[in-house]
Amino acid sequence: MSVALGLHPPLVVRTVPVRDPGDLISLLPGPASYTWVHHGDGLVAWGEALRVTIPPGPGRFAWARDWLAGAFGHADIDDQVRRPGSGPVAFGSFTFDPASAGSVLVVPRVVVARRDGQAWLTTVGEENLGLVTPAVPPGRIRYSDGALTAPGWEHAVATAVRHITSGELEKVVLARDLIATADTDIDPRVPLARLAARYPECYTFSVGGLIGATPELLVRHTGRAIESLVLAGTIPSGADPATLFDSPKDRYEHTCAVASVEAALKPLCAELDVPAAPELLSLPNVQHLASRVTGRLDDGASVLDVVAALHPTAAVGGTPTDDAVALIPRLERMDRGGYAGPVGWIDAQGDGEWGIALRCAQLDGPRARLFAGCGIMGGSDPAAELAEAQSKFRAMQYALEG
Ligand SMILES: C=C(O[C@H]1C=CC=C(C(=O)O)[C@@H]1O)C(=O)O
Repeated sequence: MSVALGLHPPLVVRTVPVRDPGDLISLLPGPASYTWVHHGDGLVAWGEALRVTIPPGPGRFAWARDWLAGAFGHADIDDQVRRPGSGPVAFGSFTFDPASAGSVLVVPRVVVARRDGQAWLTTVGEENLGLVTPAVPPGRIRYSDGALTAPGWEHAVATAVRHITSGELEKVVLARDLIATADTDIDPRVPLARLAARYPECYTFSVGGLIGATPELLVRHTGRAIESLVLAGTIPSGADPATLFDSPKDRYEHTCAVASVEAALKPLCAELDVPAAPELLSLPNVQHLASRVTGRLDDGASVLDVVAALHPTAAVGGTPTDDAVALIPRLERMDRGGYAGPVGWIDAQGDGEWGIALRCAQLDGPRARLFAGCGIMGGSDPAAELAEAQSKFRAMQYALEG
């Protein structure tokens, strides 16, 4: 596969320690930005030293890894911090469906990062902090249906339940989209700041106009240590958590998701720890069953290799995976784009953090396409799944409306 590296002069990268920069998202000078923030720490970035559109297809993660190896391998790097996320980094977003266009990697010109009390600044090429423009809230928002109306989506859920009860598959995750329209172009910095403040335990992200706050960590890769937070099984906020832990439907839905992660990671890991039972993750809009899976890689696989092995987990695809991903577009009647795809960052050592792009929207001028989905099992009630999807939409609706 051609990687057109010779076309770019080598990147000149410099990372230096800096004093605590305060709130990371408020540093973004303009709407075109890259963000990965969790509990206030993480990386924010702007400018584009390199950008590549990743060709669709089954080999897209390997293609991206090879492209990065070329770009970072030829770089002239002065990294005075030497931590995961220092030196050159690329932000990326991959579409859910390998056949869909729209996967992208960007090496920003400026990155400001903080982790565990240490902050740093990375610049690529000439240091040019750019013009600072104030972030303006989007004002009044109107909503309209995406691919399916609410009753149309309930019908799709009922059809999925029939496929499951007839024994074709065990679980399928169905999503719907909702179109939000503002009077003016939506500046992502406003919804990002709201998401990071209200959902600190989620990963607030923005890459190429895809923004959101996902609670689901696909993988964190630090040296050989990896970690994944698997979520599946949901009740509204305020409901008694016992109803979630005692629900056979939610417990089995969660078991499917954990099993898919375990099966994907086992061949890569010398050690893998999968909790025997889930815990509760409580967010302002929903509560989830959550399992933190940890492991140690047995060779030098990069975070993108691990992402490639994991995607799509049964938290966003289903069980068995192939049957579920074949059924999803037939019932959803939409292209998911970057929703439910991997989103995150990678550095020159192959370390990085990638989430599953949930509770998110794709921005396009004054328009935002919001997505929310639910794991459908044999015992799913279409009205209850619709209510769950509405609760999940609330994160982005709050981000847009305030
Ligand atoms: C597919 C989504 O959520 C997944 C992650 C957590 C819980 C889920 C559930 O209970 O259905 C979903 O598997 C979404 O938010 O769009």
